[in-house]
Amino acid sequence: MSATPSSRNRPVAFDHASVILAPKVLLHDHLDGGLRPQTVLELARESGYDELPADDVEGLARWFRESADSGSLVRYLETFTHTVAVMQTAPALRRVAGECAEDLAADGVVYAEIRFAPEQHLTDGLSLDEVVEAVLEGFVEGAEAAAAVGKPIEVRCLVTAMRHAARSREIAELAVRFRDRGVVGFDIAGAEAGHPPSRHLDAFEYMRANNAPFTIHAGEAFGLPSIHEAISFCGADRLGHGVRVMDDIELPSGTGAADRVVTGASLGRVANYVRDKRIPLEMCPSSNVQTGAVASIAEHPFNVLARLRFRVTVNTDNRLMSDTTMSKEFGVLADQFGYGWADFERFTVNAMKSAFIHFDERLRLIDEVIKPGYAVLIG
Ligand SMILES: O=c1[nH]cnc2c1ncn2[C@@H]1O[C@H](CO)[C@@H](O)[C@H]1O
Ligand SMILES: [Zn+2]
Repeated sequence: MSATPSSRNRPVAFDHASVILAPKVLLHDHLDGGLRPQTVLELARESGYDELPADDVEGLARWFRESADSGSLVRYLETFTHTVAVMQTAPALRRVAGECAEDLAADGVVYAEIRFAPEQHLTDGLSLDEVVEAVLEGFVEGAEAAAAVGKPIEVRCLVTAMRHAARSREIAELAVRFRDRGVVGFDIAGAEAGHPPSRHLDAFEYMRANNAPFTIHAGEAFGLPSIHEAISFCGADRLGHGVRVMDDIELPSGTGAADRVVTGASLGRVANYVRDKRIPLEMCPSSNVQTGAVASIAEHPFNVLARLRFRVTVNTDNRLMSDTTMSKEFGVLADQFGYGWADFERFTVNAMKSAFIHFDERLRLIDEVIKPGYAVLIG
């Protein structure tokens, strides 16, 4: 039976058992933050990397989760040394990318943009182009395997430049060079404090001159000035995390992080600009707690921003470090803020509208995959 407008407006409770069936869209997920622990062990063995902190699957999974739980972005990022170390050959990159696509598809992700920093994968002699080619091949193989078991997924790539390094212009050129082969955008990541996005202006200018979109990790470990630079000086199309946009919003006393209605909020210029321009916020609840960007899920600004009608999206960031999936992130938000399927449909449509593929492709996924998928759940 199709939903009438009134029944559709009624919140339909979230159901942990069905969440895998819900079509999900993932805009912020790091390739080198999403390896299977087993794969890390096998690739380390194959390549002779002997510095892993554990030699069994469970111990290694625990190590990543616990080490990432540091409350500091800088220490969180140290854990990537081990994943990057085992991703230095074309077969290793292809395998990791293939498994990434398969794992996301199995979790009900229908569209994903996966990012990684090609400049970190050159130590065994690959060129930037070879690195990207291997990853794109892996995505194609993984998506084919997923489709063969009835779990179709579209996977695209974002190439990231490390903000402490000086290769961003080169990486932006790489993004544009591969734009018709699966790379749909550019990003900068890494330690935020002390590395303002405006240091990479020439890379962003190059992207804009080529009509090519980009996102910037901003407002995670550093506050409002980082967000202001990212959107106003650099022209970011989306914000990675962006949680600290809350620093520019005043709420009436007594407003709680889980309130269903938020009234009387006063927005500063940056917050207004982000909302007016519908700049998407790629929020990653579990990761944000681990890096100390927010104190707890209960205090995460996701809900307040959603109620204030910012364009919020739900993301995983690093599935290995956070021991998470899109389904788990949905579950965490549902438990904390009482969301139902109609809310998750809205967040998913938000994400699909914000993807870096072309408008007609976004629309097709919204109309043919996302809406029909949620209609089944909403009933
Ligand atoms: O949440 C984050 N904030 C900033 N940088 C990150 C985050 N997660 C991962 N990376 C960084 O991005 C690189 C490329 O994927 C990773 O190696 C890691 O250093
Ligand atoms: Zn990230």
